[in-house]
Formats: sequence, C-alpha cells, structure tokens
Amino acid sequence: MLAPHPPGPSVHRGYSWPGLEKVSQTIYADGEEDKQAASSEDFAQQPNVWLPEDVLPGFREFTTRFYWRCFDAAKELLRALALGIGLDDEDFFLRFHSGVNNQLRLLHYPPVERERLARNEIARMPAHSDWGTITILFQDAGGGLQVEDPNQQGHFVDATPIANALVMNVGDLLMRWSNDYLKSTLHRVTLPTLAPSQDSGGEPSMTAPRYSIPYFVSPDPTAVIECLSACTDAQNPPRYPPVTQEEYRKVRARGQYL
Ligand SMILES: O=C(O)CCC(=O)C(=O)O
Ligand SMILES: [Fe+2]
Repeated sequence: MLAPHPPGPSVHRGYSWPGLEKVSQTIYADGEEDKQAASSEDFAQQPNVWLPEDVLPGFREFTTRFYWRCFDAAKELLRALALGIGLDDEDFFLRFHSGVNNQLRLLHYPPVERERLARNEIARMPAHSDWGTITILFQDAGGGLQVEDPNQQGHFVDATPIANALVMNVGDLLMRWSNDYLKSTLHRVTLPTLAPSQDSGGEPSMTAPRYSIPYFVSPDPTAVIECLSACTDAQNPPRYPPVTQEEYRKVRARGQYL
C-alpha cells in the first residue's frame, strides 16, 4: 500500500480501499499540508498521505492546485448564498472559511452486479447528509446519485448528470446557520441510470464503474455556527444551539446528530 489510509474511521486521508468506509475506493487529499501543519494542531494530526511522486508524477501538484481552484468556485457560491439568505454582508460566510478544512475526495466505485444493487443488497453509498457548509460534486455521465425529496420522506429523485455542470449540496452546518431555510438533503448513490447497453461495454449484468469528485467545504474548526438572525423571528425561533465545526464534526463522526 503506497498511500495507506490512517487507522480509524474519522481521519480521511490517503487511499481508502473498498469496504473500509462502506463506500468504495477513494483517494483523499486535503488542501496543502504545509498550511495545515502551520495553521492548527488539528491539521498537524491529519497530514496528507501522498503517493510517492514517481508513482504518479504531478499528482500531488495537480491535486493541490485543483483543491484551491475548487475553493475559488466555492467562495462565489458562499457569497451568492449569503445574499440569497438575506444577509447584507456577502462576505459573511467567507470569514468562517479559510479553506484549510475543506476536503477533496476522488471516488471510484468499482463495477458491481446490477441485480444486487437493485435489490439493495449492496449500496454504492448509503443515504447520508454531508456535514459541512456546502459540497460541490463533479460526477460522470453514468448517473446513480439520488436526493431525497425534502417534502416526501423516503422518496428519492435522480440528480441526473448534466454535462459541464456541478451539483451543489447544502451541508448540515449551512442548514443550522440558516435555521432550516436551506435543508441539507439526504442523498445516496444507487443503480446507474444509463442503460446497460450504453455502459462502457462491459458485462451486461454488471454496472460500469462510477467516478465522482466531491469537494467538501467546511468552516474552520473553531468557527461557531449559530442560527442567523436573518433566518429567525418570533414565529421561527432558533432551532439549533451554537456549535463549533470541531464539536459538530466529532459528534457526526460518532454517528450521532446534535
Ligand atoms: O459519488 C457521489 O456522487 C456522491 C458522493 C457523496 O455523497 C459523498 O462522498 O458524500
Ligand atoms: Fe455526500
């Protein structure tokens, strides 16, 4: 193993093999390890785990550049969200996000038997919400990502791939900030929507592999997330107590909700 995932389920770095997280094959990379080590203890405990440079020349440099490019796009979204929520200060969210606590994941879902996936005997990724502020997601053309209809529990709709478009998920912390005005929806990855004949020419009883790249945008660990007054009033009091990102991450890593 050239870039092994560190022990324990809550540290997301390096290569994570199928089954480790009940997900699939993933490579995690986080921003810039120099910055992390310098910026907080937390990141010193979670240094990146890179492949040796000669195994995949340029991977580290490219991935790091891509990480910060994604953050540029995310900052535009955070500004738009601030205005959409009704804040006067479009930079409000930026003050809580230096970018070092984001996470870039390169996901590979190997081919699986269609029947078993259809019968829910295996899941590509079970239903969950993301923990951070927002997630931006790049997905291939195969389909399979579904989002729960917030008005109809248990009813999932396809997030059909659109060429050159990214998907943006609202995470739990933006839901808390906005006092449920923006919902962090449950989503999952299931059977590809592409017909077997359109798959990449493999076995018809097997799905094609799936590739996706989520970029999780999280506040800095010490940021306090508190329901915004723009989203609360007498009829709509704050639904959540203030919490730091670090506290919330730990609670969710234990499989709990606050
Ligand atoms: O692979 C996908 O499209 C979804 C990934 C996802 O939801 C996640 O990693 O949190
Ligand atoms: Fe997700």
